[in-house]
Amino acid sequence: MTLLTVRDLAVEFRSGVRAVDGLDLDLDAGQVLGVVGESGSGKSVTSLAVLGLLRDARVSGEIRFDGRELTALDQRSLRRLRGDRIAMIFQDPLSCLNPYYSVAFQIAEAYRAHHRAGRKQAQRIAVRMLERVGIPEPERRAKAYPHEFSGGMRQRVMIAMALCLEPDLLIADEPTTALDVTVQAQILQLLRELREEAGTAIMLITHDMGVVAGLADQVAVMHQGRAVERGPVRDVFHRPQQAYTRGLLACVPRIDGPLPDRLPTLGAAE
Ligand SMILES: Nc1ncnc2c1ncn2[C@@H]1O[C@H](COP(=O)(O)OP(=O)(O)OP(=O)(O)O)[C@@H](O)[C@H]1O
Repeated sequence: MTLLTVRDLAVEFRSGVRAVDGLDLDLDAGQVLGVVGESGSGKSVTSLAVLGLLRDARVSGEIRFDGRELTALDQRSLRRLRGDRIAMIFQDPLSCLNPYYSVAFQIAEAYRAHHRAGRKQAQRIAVRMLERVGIPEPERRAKAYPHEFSGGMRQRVMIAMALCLEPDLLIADEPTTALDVTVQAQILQLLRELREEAGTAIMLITHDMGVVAGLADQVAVMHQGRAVERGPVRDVFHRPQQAYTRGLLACVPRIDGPLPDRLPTLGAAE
């Protein structure tokens, strides 16, 4: 079942920059769509457009989520949707967490926003969630503030909040970019579990082809604001149809291949 359909999406900022230009995307319920592309290709702007979080921009085209046209919704309905059915995690979790409240309090409030629960019960669940996402000594750590956590631990807190919501869609924008490789692998495993346990579909924005290969079912390759190639990860990675995709893949050094003298220069899409 299709959960998210994007058709002919265009985003133009007041400055005149056309960051997204005729983008089509599809994401089925419970699936993971990797959105890849070089810096500035419009990945983050796309995610903000889906979330209805763009300011100073003209958005046109269709963004259909579970049969509802999001571009037609008012801010209040969008906010409700973001809380209830669409969650998001970003590269820098610190910007999403409130510095004045303990991490457990913030998880508990996320839980209470979607379930009938008293403060104490939600607090207990928050501690369980911290344990679930692999925070050591969760009882003690629950009282800590976001700045007392490492980057990887903060990202786990964001995932714990997403687990509380059991959203239909999680938009994850470079969720592992700032983390070292072992922590990256743990966060990817948690995303896998979120998808398996809650049936959450994930739109995974990254420039890391390895992350896409490890987690995504489908991939969309973005270039200059549109998807130049889309399809199952296996097909796109093994038999890329576009020279641009081939160039992007050729930039990934392979552990089993010879080291290139120099990385290829990415040209224009066909
Ligand atoms: N608020 C804004 N006002 C004007 N232009 C913007 C704004 N936000 C983004 N842009 C421009 O839109 C284009 C796409 O940006 P976007 O952040 O989506 O790229 P990206 O693919 O996510 O890149 P990266 O991987 O570096 O995050 C860029 O040219 C960027 O400068």
